[in-house]
Amino acid sequence: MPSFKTLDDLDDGQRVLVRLDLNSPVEDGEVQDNRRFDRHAETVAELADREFQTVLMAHQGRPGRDTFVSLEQHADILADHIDQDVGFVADTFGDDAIAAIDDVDSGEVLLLENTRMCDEELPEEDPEVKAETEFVQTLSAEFDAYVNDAYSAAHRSHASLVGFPLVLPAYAGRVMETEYEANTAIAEKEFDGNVTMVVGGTKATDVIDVMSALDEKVDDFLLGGIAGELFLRADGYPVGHDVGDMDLFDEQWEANQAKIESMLAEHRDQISLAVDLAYEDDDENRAEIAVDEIEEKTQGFLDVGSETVMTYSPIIRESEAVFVKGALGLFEDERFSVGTVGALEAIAATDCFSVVGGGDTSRAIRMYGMTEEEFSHVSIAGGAYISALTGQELVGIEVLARE
Ligand SMILES: Nc1ncnc2c1ncn2[C@@H]1O[C@H](COP(=O)(O)OP(=O)(O)O)[C@@H](O)[C@H]1O
Ligand SMILES: O=C(OP(=O)(O)O)[C@H](O)COP(=O)(O)O
Repeated sequence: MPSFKTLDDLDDGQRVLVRLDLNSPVEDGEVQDNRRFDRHAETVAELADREFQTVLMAHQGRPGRDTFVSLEQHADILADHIDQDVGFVADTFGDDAIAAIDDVDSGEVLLLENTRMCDEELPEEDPEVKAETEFVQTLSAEFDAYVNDAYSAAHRSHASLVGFPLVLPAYAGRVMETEYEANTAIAEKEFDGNVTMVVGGTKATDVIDVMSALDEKVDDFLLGGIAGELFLRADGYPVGHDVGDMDLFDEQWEANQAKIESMLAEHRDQISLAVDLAYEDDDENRAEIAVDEIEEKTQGFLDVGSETVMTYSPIIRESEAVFVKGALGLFEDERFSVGTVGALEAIAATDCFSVVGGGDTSRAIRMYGMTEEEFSHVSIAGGAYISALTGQELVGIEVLARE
């Protein structure tokens, strides 16, 4: 088990570069406040209170998606959470960023621009390669220490996550510490009864890999969201039509078709797919259709239907443990919240061991009147928490623990 240094080991009076995960939902260009701000505020407030010169890095969205925006709004939202100004510079490591970093005094906090706007951030490469990038070499010269608080991005081998620990003394932030402990303990838990996993969201590639790794631990996979539609497509249903400017299906279908087909061939009895789906009708109301009645791929589906919720709920009620990764529909729009809220309410109504993961999905709990206390653990991580469940080492944590 890796052991890393924490903020308790950090000597005072230093210039600290901190990686957070503030990746958030964006609606009509507006960044939505969510649990990640709340949780990371603890680390940032502690560093500011201890009078460090604190400079923050984070990412938002992926290039090409409409959630790929600047971090300017994130600085204001974070400032509200820590009750102190958070400066922002629209640069990752160029002259403007260096000048702004030089201006940071003890106890002040500055946020740099979206790390994914830097070309060297994203390609998944070994930490040793990332450590040599101009991005890491230039920025690290400005700091005495690096803190990684981004547990929920620790499964990505990106420069801001794995490069800096090789060139600066590295420490885990408070979120990294608590999420790591909780998720590792959960991964080691054994259950006597049925284990169910609710699988949805938009990152189908992440969840499909995890489903194959967990096929022995999980008895029932209940599918919805984009992953669910890809499985329905493999079953011959004409679904998977993008709505608006979302581009979620074709690339993920190509990347996963073979895996999905073999999962269906080998584990059919463990996989439940939606029997009906919801869409927006001509009057902008929610309408539902049985999957058997869908004739052509001309309609985008934004939620599982009510019949599906009635099929999934008893399976949840009879489970000893339920893990949620990803929403069953576009729950941010109340019309398409039926699947996600139905599954979460079924979990909350039982005394099963339950974990809800994902920055977006964990937001649905409060949005629809539930409380986090109704679940055993609510993680702000999605992909990282399910990677931890499969016993995989997260690269961002492995480098943090290196001597
Ligand atoms: N059918 C769908 N169409 C569009 N978006 C969907 C659909 N189903 C789920 N979603 C979206 O998936 C998001 C969660 O996706 P993801 O990033 O995979 O999960 P998380 O952040 O919880 O790990 C939610 O914000 C929800 O709106
Ligand atoms: O939101 C995140 O992941 P999650 O949706 O799996 O919780 C992380 O910020 C990682 O983002 P990425 O999946 O675009 O690399």
